[in-house]
Amino acid sequence: MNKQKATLLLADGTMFKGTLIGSPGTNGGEICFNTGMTGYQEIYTDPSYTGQIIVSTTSHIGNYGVIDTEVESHYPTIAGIVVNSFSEIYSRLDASGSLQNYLEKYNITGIADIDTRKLVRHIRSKGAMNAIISSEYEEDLAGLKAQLNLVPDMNGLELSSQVCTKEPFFFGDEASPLKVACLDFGIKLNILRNLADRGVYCKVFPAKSTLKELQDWNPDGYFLSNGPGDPAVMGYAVNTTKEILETGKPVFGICLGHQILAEACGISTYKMHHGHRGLNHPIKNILTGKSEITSQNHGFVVKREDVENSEVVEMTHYHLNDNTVAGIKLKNKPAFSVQYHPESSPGPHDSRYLFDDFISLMNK
Ligand SMILES: NC(=O)CC[C@H](N)C(=O)O
Repeated sequence: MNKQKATLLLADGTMFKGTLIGSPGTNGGEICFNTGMTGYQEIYTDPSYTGQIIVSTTSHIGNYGVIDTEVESHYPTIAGIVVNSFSEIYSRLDASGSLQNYLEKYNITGIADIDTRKLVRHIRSKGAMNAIISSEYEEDLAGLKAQLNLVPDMNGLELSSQVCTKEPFFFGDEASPLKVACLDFGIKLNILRNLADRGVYCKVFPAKSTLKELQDWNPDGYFLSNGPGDPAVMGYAVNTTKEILETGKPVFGICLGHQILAEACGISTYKMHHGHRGLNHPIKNILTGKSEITSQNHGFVVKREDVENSEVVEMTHYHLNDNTVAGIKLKNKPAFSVQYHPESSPGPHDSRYLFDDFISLMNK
């Protein structure tokens, strides 16, 4: 076990001392916490976390190693991890290796032996803020602060065009009955797996693709993906989505894709106090009256008042903890979206029916 020391400094001056895990170095991002009890590899490879330092509230991380296929993108783009108890020893016989080696391979710096309960309570009361993890600036507070000042503010940050695919690619079986054009803002692979499993051949396009590029493939529907950053500064995606809606073809959006669909309908988004990230977030489905336990990862949300006053969209789901909007549908078009993650990798499978709903809309 690497016993080198590391420091975690938050933008409000709060400091934690711990042990280096992963790659030695200095890296900053917005600090956020995920309350999931499992699924660290899927969480670390979810592109929506780009530019964020993830604190896990579950106390043991690394203990089941990593498996090359249990990823949500090709490699992690997170800014760092904070854990309580880190293990280089792993239990699964079929693991490809240790989390320590995985973090080193992708140059991720993390910190262990942190009182994550205290840290999470702090973030929950003070709100989302930038932070830095360093194994280099141990005794040099001024140096650490200078590095922290270089970390961009998540508010107003566009990241999708950096993390999305550079060239279109295909996913699924070409002989499938349906074709979906997916706009990649930082797409999670389990979304593509869920679509492909339901008989959809997907073509994944870079975030800044034009409607013409999507339409040339003649898809049966359009998918707007999850992704990192602030939806309010993604005018290019909002404009393409407005054009997509004009085609009249079915549209489904998840998380960032939901926020962009809302923006395209004149609904505004805002940054939450500290967001929702975990695997047991309760949602009420207004259309069925049923509740769902969902996987979530978002720091922005659409404005409920705008949705309630809208002539274009209606609310279909809301979060039972804080009543924020969790789903919308258009009143006069076959388009809908959710703030949470029905593909849930990791997480419960309660909301997988949303993929079936999308298929039904395309089959109509
Ligand atoms: N998972 C996502 O798509 C996240 C969307 C957006 N970046 C947010 O934090 O709210």
